[in-house]
Amino acid sequence: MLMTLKGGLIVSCQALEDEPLHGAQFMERMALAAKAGGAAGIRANGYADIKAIKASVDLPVIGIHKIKLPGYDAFITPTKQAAQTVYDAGAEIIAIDATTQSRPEKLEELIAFIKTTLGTYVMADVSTAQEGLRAQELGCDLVGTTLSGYTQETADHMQEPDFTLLQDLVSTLHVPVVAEGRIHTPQQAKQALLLGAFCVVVGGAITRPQEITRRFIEGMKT
Ligand SMILES: CC(=O)N[C@H](C=O)[C@@H](O)[C@H](O)[C@H](O)COP(=O)(O)O
Repeated sequence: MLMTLKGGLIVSCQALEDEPLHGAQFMERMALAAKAGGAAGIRANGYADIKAIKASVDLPVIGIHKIKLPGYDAFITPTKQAAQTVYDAGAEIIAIDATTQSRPEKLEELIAFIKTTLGTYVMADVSTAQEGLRAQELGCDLVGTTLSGYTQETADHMQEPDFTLLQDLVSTLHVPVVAEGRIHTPQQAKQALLLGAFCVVVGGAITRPQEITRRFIEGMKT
């Protein structure tokens, strides 16, 4: 199944509670539109969205469950229960925060649970090359640049994709590396593939109209 994603575009269809398009019916439509445009896969958040997408869109899903637990920074599928929810909704790949941020459960236990108990693929969302290496050692099937720019260690208000991290991961790891985060143009997506990315995840530039509008407004300023 992973090979169907090779060289492809995965469209992240996400709208959190405070976003105008929040709701499974909207994310299911976004995913259908992504499929019509040729997407190889979908990334989606939460039981309701994943379930609705799996019911009508015949594409592999990278599922996550974002939860902010008091006292911990890791928020992308940080617990076994969250992973179970993503699995129950039908996602084929479960993505987790695999950074060194504070977490409620040990990373190795979470990965072992997904791989052994659930018996499915794990994608590690990381922010540094060291985190990627550890995730690979712990048995993750894919490593993504997803969290570069979103941890205390890497928060530097980057506007561009982190191609340096992508290259570092590609040159050190043997598992497939996913380019994800702030990829806003087809040219950047192509560049990510040329740099060795296994596939490319694009979210906001396709599925968050408020972000797209904002970028136009910024671009129109004199
Ligand atoms: C940091 C974080 O929470 N990232 C999330 C991970 O699932 C999503 O909100 C992003 O939309 C996704 O990673 C795709 O990135 P972009 O929207 O930049 O193309």
